Amino acid sequence: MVETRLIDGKAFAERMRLRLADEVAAFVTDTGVTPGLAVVLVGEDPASAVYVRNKGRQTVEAGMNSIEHKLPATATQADVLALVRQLNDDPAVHGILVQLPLPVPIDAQAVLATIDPAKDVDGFHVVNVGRLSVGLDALVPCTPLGCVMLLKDALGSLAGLEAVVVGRSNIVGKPLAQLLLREDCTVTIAHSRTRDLPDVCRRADILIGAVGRPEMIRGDWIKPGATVIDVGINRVEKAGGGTRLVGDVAFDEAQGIAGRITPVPGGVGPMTIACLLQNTLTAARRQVAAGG
Ligand SMILES: Nc1nc(=O)c2c([nH]1)NC[C@@H]1CN(c3ccc(C(=O)N[C@@H](CCC(=O)O)C(=O)O)cc3)C=[N+]21
Repeated sequence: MVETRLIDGKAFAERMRLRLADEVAAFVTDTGVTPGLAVVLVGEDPASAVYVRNKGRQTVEAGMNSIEHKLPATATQADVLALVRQLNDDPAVHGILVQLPLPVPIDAQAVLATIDPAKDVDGFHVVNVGRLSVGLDALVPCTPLGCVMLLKDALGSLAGLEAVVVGRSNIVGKPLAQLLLREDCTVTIAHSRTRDLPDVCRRADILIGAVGRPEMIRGDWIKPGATVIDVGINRVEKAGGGTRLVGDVAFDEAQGIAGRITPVPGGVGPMTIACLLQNTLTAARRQVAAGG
């Protein structure tokens, strides 16, 4: 039986946002430029609307401008592309985030490919994906960046550790594997077709749940003492009515086995937004330095 310690992403993200607010204030004083983040939301998905509101509030609290564009669910691909091009050309906009998933008829890859890579604060454009994978300066996807920050804060050097990432999405799994590789971890990406998934997970010093399946990763898949980062945010029915949020890891089962674990909520989610704000400041710095 090990004592399982909580990794408090919410508190870490709060400290990060305070520090960013100081950096933004200094940047505004130095350059006369206020960083601006544009968020594009297509359609009415209520969960997406909540995230967009939180992002907007925290952007303003950090001293940056928040520009929100809401398009109806009936918007066409041409409408979305036209808006992205307008934001690319707007010097007051330093970061552009198009909330995913997009309504089905819209080709998300075509939208992402239209975002100016210098303003791509999600790090989803193939130019940023490629730059990350070859080790050049890139805008790095926010959720993976937040995970690695929490890991380094908890563990110090990650060099030589076995990391197993469960999930191979372009948004989390793949970029997180790249970042862990950059930290000299031995990285395995596991997914729905992985054989003996519980055994693969049991190798992990660092186990990441990023599949979006509620409590799929069980307590006995965790090596005693391992550090567990739970990226999943799944809304499930509560016994007796209502809903609650759970991660991809069976949190209660992990107690007494994991060395450390992130809770849901209050773990990775708040770090995603803090990293988005950091990327927006980074993008603004680079654009101002490039004279644009
Ligand atoms: N282009 C794009 N970039 C994104 O980064 C992106 C996206 N699309 N689409 C939707 C997902 C989801 N997402 C979250 C961010 C923060 C929390 C967050 O702060 N969660 C809190 C509160 C959760 C709650 O109470 O609802 C927590 O986990 O503690 C959650 C989810 C960013 N996303």
